[in-house]
Amino acid sequence: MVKTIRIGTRDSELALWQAHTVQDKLRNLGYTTTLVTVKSTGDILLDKPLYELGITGIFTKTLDIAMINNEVDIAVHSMKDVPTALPKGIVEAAVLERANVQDILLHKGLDFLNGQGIIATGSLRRQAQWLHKYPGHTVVDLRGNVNTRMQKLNDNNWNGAIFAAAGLERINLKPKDYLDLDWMIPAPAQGAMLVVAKQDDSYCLEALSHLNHINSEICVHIERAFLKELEGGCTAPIGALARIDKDQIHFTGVLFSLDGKDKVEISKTCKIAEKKDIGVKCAQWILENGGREIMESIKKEMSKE
Ligand SMILES: NCc1[nH]cc(CCC(=O)O)c1CC(=O)O
Repeated sequence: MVKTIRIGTRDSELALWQAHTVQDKLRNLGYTTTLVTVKSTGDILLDKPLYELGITGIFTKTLDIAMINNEVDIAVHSMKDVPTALPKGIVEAAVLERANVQDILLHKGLDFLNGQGIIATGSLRRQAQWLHKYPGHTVVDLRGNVNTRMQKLNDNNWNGAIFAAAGLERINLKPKDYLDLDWMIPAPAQGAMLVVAKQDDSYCLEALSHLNHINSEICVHIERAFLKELEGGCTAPIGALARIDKDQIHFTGVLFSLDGKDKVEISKTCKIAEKKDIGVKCAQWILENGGREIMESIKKEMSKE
């Protein structure tokens, strides 16, 4: 049976770009598709509370609900925004070939680097890594979609703000002048797009299987296994990056304290064939080597707020 695949997306410029990319790829394979932009959450239409359905992510919640309510067939996400546990009945259908994984700094001149600086980011991971490298600087909170954050950087007296290179490249907003933060470990799955579908939707699962990029999938799964093993339901400054080079996987994982002072890092290389549990094992090593204390103090700190 031929059907029209309804692709769910959020309405930010980045989300639309990502959804159009998936749409083009499916079209090229001969599938019929339509884009459904989902704006605000329709929680009230659900017959069960969100936690019972396993819905947790703030960025993915709206689309999860649209899928459960059968308004869309598949949904396109930035994979780093997707919680490690998906809602009941929703599964990973494809990981697209990963783009630039790095973080970059947009700035108004770099003289501040060796003095006092004010850097904007809403990410605990970026905050901790920045303060670890530049303990004399101040980090201020910055939220909103990519376009909003760029506008706020222009409107304030901050020295710079940190962005995922992939997000800016996708919507052609990467300026000529930026600082590559090649020392900053990216978020697990940064730069990767994930398409999810319903577990029992064999038509969509088959269609999307053609979009999966196996080496990207291997890497993000290792990074997310590391994240899942470490965080245990609590957000923390965690970076993870797996890269494949010929038949080898190089993995680096790191956990910081919120103020960036404490850091536990691990790097491991293994053959792709021996990759089993490398993310989980590295996370366990981190916990046994000072990470457990860091996670405890983060939990304490967060429960105060
Ligand atoms: N949290 C927001 C978000 N989610 C995905 C991206 C960009 C694309 C990506 O990192 O995969 C961004 C923007 C950013 O982090 O600057």
